[in-house]
Amino acid sequence: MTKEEAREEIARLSQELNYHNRLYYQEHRTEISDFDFDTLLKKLQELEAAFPEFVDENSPTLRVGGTVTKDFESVEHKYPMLSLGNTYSEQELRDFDQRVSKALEGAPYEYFCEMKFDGVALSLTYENGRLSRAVTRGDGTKGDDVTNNARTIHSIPLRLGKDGDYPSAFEVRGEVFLPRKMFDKINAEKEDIGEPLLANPRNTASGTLKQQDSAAVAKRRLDCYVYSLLGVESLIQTHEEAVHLLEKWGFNVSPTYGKCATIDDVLKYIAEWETKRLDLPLDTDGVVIKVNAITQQRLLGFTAKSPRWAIAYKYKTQSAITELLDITYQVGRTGAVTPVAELEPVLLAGTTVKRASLHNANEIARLDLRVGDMVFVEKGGEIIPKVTGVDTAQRKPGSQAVVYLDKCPECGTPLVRTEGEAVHYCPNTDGCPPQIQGRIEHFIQRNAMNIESMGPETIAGLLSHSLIKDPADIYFLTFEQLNGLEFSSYSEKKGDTVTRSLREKSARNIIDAIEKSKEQPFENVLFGMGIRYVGRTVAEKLATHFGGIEEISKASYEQLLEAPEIGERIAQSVIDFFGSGKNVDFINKLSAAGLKLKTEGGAFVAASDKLAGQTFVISGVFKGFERDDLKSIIKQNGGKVVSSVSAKLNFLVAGDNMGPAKLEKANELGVKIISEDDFLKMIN
Ligand SMILES: NC(=O)c1ccc[n+]([C@@H]2O[C@H](COP(=O)([O-])OP(=O)(O)OC[C@H]3O[C@@H](n4cnc5c(N)ncnc54)[C@H](O)[C@@H]3O)[C@@H](O)[C@H]2O)c1
Ligand SMILES: [Zn+2]
Repeated sequence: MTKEEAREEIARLSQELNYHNRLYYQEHRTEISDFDFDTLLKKLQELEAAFPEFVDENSPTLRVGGTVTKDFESVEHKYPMLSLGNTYSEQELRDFDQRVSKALEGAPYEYFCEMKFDGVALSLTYENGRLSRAVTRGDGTKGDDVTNNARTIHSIPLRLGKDGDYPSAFEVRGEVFLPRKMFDKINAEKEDIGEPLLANPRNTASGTLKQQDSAAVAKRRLDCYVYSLLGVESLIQTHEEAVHLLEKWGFNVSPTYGKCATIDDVLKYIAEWETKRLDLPLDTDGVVIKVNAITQQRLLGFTAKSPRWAIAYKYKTQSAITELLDITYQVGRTGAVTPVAELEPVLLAGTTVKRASLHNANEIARLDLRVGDMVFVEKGGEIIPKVTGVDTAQRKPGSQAVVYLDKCPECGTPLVRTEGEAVHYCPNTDGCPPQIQGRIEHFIQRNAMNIESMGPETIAGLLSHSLIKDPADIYFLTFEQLNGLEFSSYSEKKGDTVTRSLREKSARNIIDAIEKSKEQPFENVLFGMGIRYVGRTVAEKLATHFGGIEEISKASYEQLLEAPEIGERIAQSVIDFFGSGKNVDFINKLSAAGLKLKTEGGAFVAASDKLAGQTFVISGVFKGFERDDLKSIIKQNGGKVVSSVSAKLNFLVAGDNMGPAKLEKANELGVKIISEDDFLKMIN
């Protein structure tokens, strides 16, 4: 490589890495895998080592990737928050051990290993046993003050035991993460209402921690594992002792750590956790190996970007390369079209992969996929494998870019794509078979009418015999119609679809389950109707607030917005739903079938008029109530809840960690600020 080529390549790599850093740290999303990112970074490092004259002081090899934002107060770190050197290979780990050994000049040393938690780093300062500040890593020197958000994380102690033996000031560092269970729950709800899914728990955690509204942060139920203690030099000699002190003081430490006498022991720890880590409640992407003795850590010191006494060993995501045979398209309940990669079957992480999701047209364009390409397939924490790239070196001559489908593969209707949305839709809601089938499956699911004894094949059978047209028709089925019903299903054994018929016992079970489902409460029925954006939680809120289908269908846009958690998009969707004559017929059928279309408590009425004519803004987190409960109480007593502080506002009910902007504005305008207790006095 000539000097000029090296200079250009260094500039190009730096630019590319900076682009991905910006996406990762500011926009909380990724376009390439961590492995690809790390490979690019390594390439740049090697080039810079060979051509040191072209190293820029702002090179991504020398700087911690993040930045501070304008959205929070920026705070200088007392001790810089650095990155970690990383490797994917055993040899490089042994090289690291050699460097440590050499620098310590033959003195004995040991390692302390921890899992590398895949979340966001957070620094917590404690003063006199109280959490005084929580700051993100930012650019390593300065970070964002996110104390209010950190306070909503239950496992971060706000106050330590009264007579602890802790010093008056110290700093704790840890990783904020979204437990996988919570992540799956959020996505299940998004899927229910046809919203785009979140990509992964890490990006969700980092996006959540940077939200302005700490009540919204509280809802996400972030968690935190701590792994570092600073400013307590006199109390500890090893990192291990620091970890035990943190446990003793009541911090949340993951019990996955281990002390290792030699690098071979480290490799054993790494091998042991490669599969065990999959059972942990959060995503981990490797192991952090730290020299245990603090004096030796000091001897080893730091580079501009990371400590020399620690290294991260990262597990490779399982990936495989295979041929893209075709792209097919699936139509979901909401009409959303999802492209699917049909692959030459390939073994990946112990299972045979034949298909992978491609998300939408933008994703296909971004990957520049062509049928016949050799593609990389990866399986991360997610169950569904992903296509992550194309091996362009193996591209066949004359291959053509994919032309995205323009007609529904199921019903032939031209697809539509709303401005600004990535997904194509089939607008033929009432005539498109997978949409009808999807709506019925949604209607009978456990969280709705709970008639799960009726499987997808039976539904398809009923549809093909024209015995039902929409979910309400289920209630007019007879035993005779079901008994012996012919339907086709896929047989693993035969490798083909076979025609079967429904047995008497199954038919009886289905009829019984249909009858029993009439007992399901109103919120289940409402959720089952499949109104766009009305997921399980929203259905509950609407049901409690309005009391019945009658009230919801008559509610104006403004009245809908008054219900807790109902935003403009949901309100409009509800209005659209009830504005359609077909949906009115559908509801009449449900009513004729005897389903519950009212809550047990009946419609909502004000319990008193003690707050009549008064307006309230509520902000922060409350001891005695969820915010929605508080809103309901205000309304039940004749008051009105509004969202922004203005001069006309009567009261601001202030909880813990309320937004400073609201408080300032209320003070400026002379609005009366009351506590939770003051509020209770007003209604009691
Ligand atoms: N895919 C992309 O586009 C993209 C872009 C930028 C960065 N990245 C990824 O992020 C990495 C760089 O991020 P980084 O600079 O934050 O380094 P890093 O994430 O590799 O390592 C440092 C971080 O590890 C975390 N950590 C987790 N468990 C720990 C433990 N037990 N002890 C100490 N620290 C622990 C801390 O938050 C610390 O800040 C890259 O290697 C890359 O994989 C990916
Ligand atoms: Zn269609």
